[in-house]
Amino acid sequence: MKLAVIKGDGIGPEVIDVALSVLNQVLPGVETTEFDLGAQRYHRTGDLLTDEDLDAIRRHDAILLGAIGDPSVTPGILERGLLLKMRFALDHHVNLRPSKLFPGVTSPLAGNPDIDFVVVREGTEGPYTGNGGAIRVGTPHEIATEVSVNTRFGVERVVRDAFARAQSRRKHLTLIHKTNVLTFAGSMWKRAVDDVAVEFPDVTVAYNHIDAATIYMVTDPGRYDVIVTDNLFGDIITDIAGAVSGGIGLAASGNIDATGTNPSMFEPVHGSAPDIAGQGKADPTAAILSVVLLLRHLGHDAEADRIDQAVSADLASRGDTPVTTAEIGTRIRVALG
Ligand SMILES: NC(=O)c1ccc[n+]([C@@H]2O[C@H](COP(=O)([O-])OP(=O)(O)OC[C@H]3O[C@@H](n4cnc5c(N)ncnc54)[C@H](O)[C@@H]3O)[C@@H](O)[C@H]2O)c1
Ligand SMILES: CC(C)[C@H](C(=O)O)[C@@H](O)C(=O)O
Ligand SMILES: [Mg+2]
Repeated sequence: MKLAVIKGDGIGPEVIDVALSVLNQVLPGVETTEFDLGAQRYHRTGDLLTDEDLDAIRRHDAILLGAIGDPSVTPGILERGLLLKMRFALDHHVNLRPSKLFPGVTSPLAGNPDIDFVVVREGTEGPYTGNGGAIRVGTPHEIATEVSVNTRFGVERVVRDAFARAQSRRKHLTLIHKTNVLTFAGSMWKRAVDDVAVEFPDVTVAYNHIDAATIYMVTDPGRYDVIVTDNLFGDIITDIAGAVSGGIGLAASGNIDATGTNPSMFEPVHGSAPDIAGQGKADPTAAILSVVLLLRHLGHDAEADRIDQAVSADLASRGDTPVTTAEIGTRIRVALG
């Protein structure tokens, strides 16, 4: 396996180093290429993600990324110019974000409910495309637009992917949108779901407005099996999903080109966490579970299962004592045997 590694900013390198040590234990001999991308390179050279970087990254089977974003850089420069550029250039249209409450992990929700769902977040469209602008900037008459782009092709392919995932799980799909206000995009999403539903007659379908979904996510997350939603709603709902499933430090994701043309990219849902960077206290579990998604994506199910079990064992026995990034890595490597 040829793996492109982008450790990135803040806690990115801390959690990726641990994740790589775990990967190396279950699958020795993975060929890794480290790409120096992020705030440090930007300050040094002015480069974010060059064509040469992208060409080189394309020559790998998958990408493992830590986090991108740093307080020393104007918000958006690294996120748009590097992270989103990569997701778009590599056509990462399925942004897969599973949530599971592991045994022994305490949810902040009353009664520690069963949580086991997957969010299929559209990854290359919506309000993320950079379609917009601003005029009269800095004046009292400033106008800024940020247009949400939704194509039938782009929506239908993630809806179909979500239905297929639901069919192999508990056969229930929920569309989350805002069809009562965003009527143009909402109507298209709803029709795409209705049309594709015909191909999956055994999958039941529900619909929640995004605002109500934030209620159900904290009052009744057990209702969800597979959620399909647009790029921005998916970003927001998956941070809540992480929080209710034991914390953002456990939430993994895959940015997948389901056509297999480009390497898919696996990364924690969380960001660079500047508030705890350099202190050795970031939880590397999200990065490790991102390796699990990566291994499954490439067909290494046995190795993925082994890591999953070791993570489960660690989480079940952690207790309330704070553990460091390094200690969690050691505990998981010991559990792997
Ligand atoms: N995919 C990505 O690379 C990604 C994702 C989200 C945010 N960002 C960027 O990261 C920077 C910081 O963003 P933010 O502060 O809004 O979100 P964040 O996810 O970095 O942090 C939010 C909170 O969660 C905590 N946290 C995050 N990861 C943790 C971990 N592994 N263990 C323990 N606690 C953890 C942080 O300490 C913080 O209190 C910004 O520049 C943002 O754009 C990048
Ligand atoms: C950093 C940002 C561009 C990114 C997103 O909004 O997709 C992040 O919040 C995430 O969830 O991966
Ligand atoms: Mg996010």
